[in-house]
Amino acid sequence: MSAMLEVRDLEVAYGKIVAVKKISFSVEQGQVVSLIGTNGAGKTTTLRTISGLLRPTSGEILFQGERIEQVAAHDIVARGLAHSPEGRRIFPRLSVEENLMLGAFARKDPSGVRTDLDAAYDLFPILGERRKQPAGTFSGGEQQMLAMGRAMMSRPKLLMLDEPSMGLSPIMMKRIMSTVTELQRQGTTILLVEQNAQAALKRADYGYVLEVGKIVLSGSGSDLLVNDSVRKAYLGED
Ligand SMILES: Nc1ncnc2c1ncn2[C@@H]1O[C@H](COP(=O)(O)OP(=O)(O)OP(=O)(O)O)[C@@H](O)[C@H]1O
Repeated sequence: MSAMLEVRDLEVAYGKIVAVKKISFSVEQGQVVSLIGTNGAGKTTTLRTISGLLRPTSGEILFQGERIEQVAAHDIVARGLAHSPEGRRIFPRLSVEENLMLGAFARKDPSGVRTDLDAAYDLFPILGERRKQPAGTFSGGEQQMLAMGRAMMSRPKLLMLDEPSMGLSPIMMKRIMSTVTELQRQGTTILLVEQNAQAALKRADYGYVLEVGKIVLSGSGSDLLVNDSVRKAYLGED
């Protein structure tokens, strides 16, 4: 069986700056795969390229066996690949429900939107309680819930999360990360990008370490967590 997502020799540049240097990795159906790395390693660039927001200079991206590296971003969402972006990008003046509805825009068949709103409110009850409230009044953690809920509104097969733990309190981070496990249990495949290696690897079936645009290490989440160089570089241990 082929992987749900396969990235082959992907290279992405901003003018002369090559941010992603021929990386290859894959995500199997049902897995949580983590891509970890420090600031500027190329994580966001990789996700934006998979989403169709950036075009690679070379390489291939296959989603469910089909090439997508030249497919329009809205079409990629419609095929079942959703992206919860870095910084959340929610619309502060719109209500929670209006923000969630924006996640359903690529839907060819609008029936079922109500069911999906209810599923988002089940996942994050606070969103349901405050469905009419402007999203700009939310805390960082609540905005992260909204960003994840919005991405789930397109009923993705694969959900890509860009640094969901960024700026969150430990307790809120735990809440967000346990939702990752819950979404996996419900059948969603997840590609999780994180600077927080500990949180991301703990939940990952498999992980890749990205350094200045290159994958330098890969392995099961549990193997990477005990790997010496990961512990030194990402977990702050001597
Ligand atoms: N719009 C841009 N124009 C030029 N260079 C960029 C642009 N966006 C990112 N870069 C550069 O590309 C490299 C990779 O950046 P990227 O944002 O993908 O890294 P990252 O691993 O996601 O880091 P962060 O966690 O800080 O977002 C960095 O050197 C960055 O400065």
